[in-house]
Amino acid sequence: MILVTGGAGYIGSHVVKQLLDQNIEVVVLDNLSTGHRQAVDDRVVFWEGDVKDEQTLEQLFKTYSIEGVIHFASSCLVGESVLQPLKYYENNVSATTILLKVMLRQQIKKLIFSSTCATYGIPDTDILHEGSPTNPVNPYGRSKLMVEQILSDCSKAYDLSFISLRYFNAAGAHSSGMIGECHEHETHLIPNVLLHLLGKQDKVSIFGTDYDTPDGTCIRDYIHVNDLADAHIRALQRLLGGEKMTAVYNLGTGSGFSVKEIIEMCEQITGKKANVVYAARRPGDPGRLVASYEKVNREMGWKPQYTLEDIIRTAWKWHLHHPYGYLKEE
Ligand SMILES: NC(=O)c1ccc[n+]([C@@H]2O[C@H](COP(=O)([O-])OP(=O)(O)OC[C@H]3O[C@@H](n4cnc5c(N)ncnc54)[C@H](O)[C@@H]3O)[C@@H](O)[C@H]2O)c1
Ligand SMILES: O=c1ccn([C@@H]2O[C@H](COP(=O)(O)OP(=O)(O)O[C@H]3O[C@H](CO)[C@H](O)[C@H](O)[C@H]3O)[C@@H](O)[C@H]2O)c(=O)[nH]1
Repeated sequence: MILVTGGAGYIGSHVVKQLLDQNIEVVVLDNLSTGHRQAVDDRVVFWEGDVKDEQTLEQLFKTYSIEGVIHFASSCLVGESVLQPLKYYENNVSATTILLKVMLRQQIKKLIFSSTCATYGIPDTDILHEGSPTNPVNPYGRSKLMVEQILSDCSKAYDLSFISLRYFNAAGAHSSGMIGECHEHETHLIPNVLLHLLGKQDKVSIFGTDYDTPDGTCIRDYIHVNDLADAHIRALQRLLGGEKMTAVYNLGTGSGFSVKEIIEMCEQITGKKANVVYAARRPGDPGRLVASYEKVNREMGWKPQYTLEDIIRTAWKWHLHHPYGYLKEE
């Protein structure tokens, strides 16, 4: 059985579905701070609780025979992390040290960690490799880099194997349209544009038009959440199947799109025109983040299967069918 922390969240719920489709048994631990009970597949055992709660973790590891942990649970908004850094150091760094402590006490030695391209900071190259310098420019990115360093130290001191996956911008939804991205205060670009085009918000803001990019708006590497899920399955197979190991991989597509390009593609796919407003830069945002996925392709045979168009089409299907997400209609 695999423990998935944060399995009621956006990425976690999609990975859980793929794990179940591969006949892997799953227990989800989630405090529902930003996740949703309805996002969790009926086939899993669900524990409502906090990763910071040592007793809950002890109880969980004693109740189930856990072979490994996929650790999604965290706070994950760049802008919020600038305003509330302690929340990030507590929920991302301290929580993970508690999880590691209990895991190692219970002889559970395999972990997949959700890291981020925010660990790189402001790159001086167009494409980021795992060996590119890591100089995060916001507390969120710093908290994730600290965890990677803690994992590295722990793997040297104890019998811990881990794979840290640095996701670029997760987007899109399950092809069924039954699960997707739903945050109470949505900050992510693609859902914000689509919710606006659906009539749920009166405008979409572009944060910053003076970046050093061809159209002045930020460039990101958007990766379909099902492609992320596929990478987790491969990472788990490697961790469970092999010798002690540690690895860090980028998960992105190698292609970057600007905020303006994303809005245009959303307009094309939905056939609707956006009311765009130009706003100031958002604190902590680097201008351009695009991945090389050469390492994960070479070592795990992974490559992205979904295009940007697939991402926006699947996200649009989710929002059309669930205009209020998992929340009750008002
Ligand atoms: N969304 C992205 O583009 C992106 C990019 C890079 C990395 N990540 C990382 O991927 C992971 C998942 O992100 P997401 O977009 O699905 O976010 P999300 O907010 O939808 O999911 C996070 C889940 O963790 C739960 N959670 C948070 N703190 C918890 C705690 N202390 N105990 C138990 N449960 C807790 C939340 O309730 C939620 O269900 C995060 O670690 C995030 O940093 C996300
Ligand atoms: O309404 C919006 C929302 C976003 N943006 C811009 O669109 C780009 C993408 O923003 P998102 O909020 O969608 O994504 P981020 O790049 O800020 O963050 C994502 O990638 C980060 C790594 O940089 C973290 O991992 C984080 O968890 C994940 O949400 C940014 O330039 C942002 O300023 C807008 O212009 N308008």
